[in-house]
Amino acid sequence: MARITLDHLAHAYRPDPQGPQDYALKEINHVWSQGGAYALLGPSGCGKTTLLNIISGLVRPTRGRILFDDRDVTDLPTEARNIAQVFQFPVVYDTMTVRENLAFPLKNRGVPRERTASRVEEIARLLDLGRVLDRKASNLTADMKQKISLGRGLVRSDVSAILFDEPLTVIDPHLKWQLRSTLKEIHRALDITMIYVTHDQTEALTFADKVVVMHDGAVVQTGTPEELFERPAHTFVGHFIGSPGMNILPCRVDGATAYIGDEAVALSRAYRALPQSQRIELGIRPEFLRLQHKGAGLPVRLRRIDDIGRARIARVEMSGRPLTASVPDDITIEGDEAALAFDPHHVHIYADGHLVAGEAAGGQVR
Ligand SMILES: Nc1ncnc2c1ncn2[C@@H]1O[C@H](COP(=O)(O)OP(=O)(O)OP(=O)(O)O)[C@@H](O)[C@H]1O
Repeated sequence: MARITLDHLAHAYRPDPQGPQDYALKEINHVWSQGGAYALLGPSGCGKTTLLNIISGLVRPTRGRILFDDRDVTDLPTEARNIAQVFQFPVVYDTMTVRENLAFPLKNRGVPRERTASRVEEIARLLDLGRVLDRKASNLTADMKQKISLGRGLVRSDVSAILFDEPLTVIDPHLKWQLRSTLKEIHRALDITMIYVTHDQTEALTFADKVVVMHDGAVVQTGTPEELFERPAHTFVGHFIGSPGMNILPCRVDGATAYIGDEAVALSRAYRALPQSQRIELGIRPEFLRLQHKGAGLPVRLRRIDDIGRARIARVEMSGRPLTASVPDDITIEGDEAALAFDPHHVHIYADGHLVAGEAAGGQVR
């Protein structure tokens, strides 16, 4: 078990990188605490696998160091790093029984037979594999095989960390839901640092205590699921997380008022001296933007209302720009003329994509 430190880490696949655009992974400084449940979340091509491969030792970083506790492991091969990995597709020995598959990583390291047996039972119980322990792996479904792979990753108690690379890809959607919660429980029971790579926000937000969001080779925010929802540090996080994502609108800001065209939106914080040269935008999640009758807010054209189960979401248009807003239970709109009410405490201001802190009413910077 270990704390993992990424110290000025960067990686370029090209031999002679000139600028940031040549780096698949731009400089990262980050500490993964011992025993933490982390998700590494981002769209395809943002650098997740590159970072995972650097942690596991499959890729040597162009710059920077990686430390397990205080030990510099940058030049150590995978075998010497004491890491367990679970990949997208099952890695099981078909000719062995499930019990033998689970025991394999322990047998390989000379763990005494009795300890191996009890650990295999424990992991099988956590993953609900008890019924099939003595069956040959070859006869099992892809779901079951991936559960065995998860079990093989989890069975060693001495690992520095367990890395999961999109481990639920082959899993049936219903079981996926179940396994996400199971993995969370397993993390609590085993107290091992776990890093879970995914492009799926639901997987990341269910599994992790802390989510590291990557975009275009850089970490754009690290935070709890609540922090990512309440206070996205970057417009990318606002848009990528949430369903639907955050509304982002170009605006002009004067003190504690934002102007979208000629329409004023009150803000809970004041913003002074925003750089003229930067792109200034207002961000608000649909949950904090309420559909109202015409005249009770910023004028919009109502296109349609979708019922998404837990809420009703209005699709509206403001000056030709599509937005989403929540529909209060007690409101019915006739025709297509409507308005939007902004919750000032959940309106954020961004300069070139980055959150600007602003000043609270008393002059205190938040
Ligand atoms: N071996 C390689 N050689 C050259 N470029 C690579 C190599 N591996 C990845 N890249 C590039 O590095 C960037 C990051 O890729 P990476 O696989 O780390 O992203 P990812 O977020 O894991 O995406 P995915 O989910 O699709 O695997 C991409 O532009 C990719 O094309």
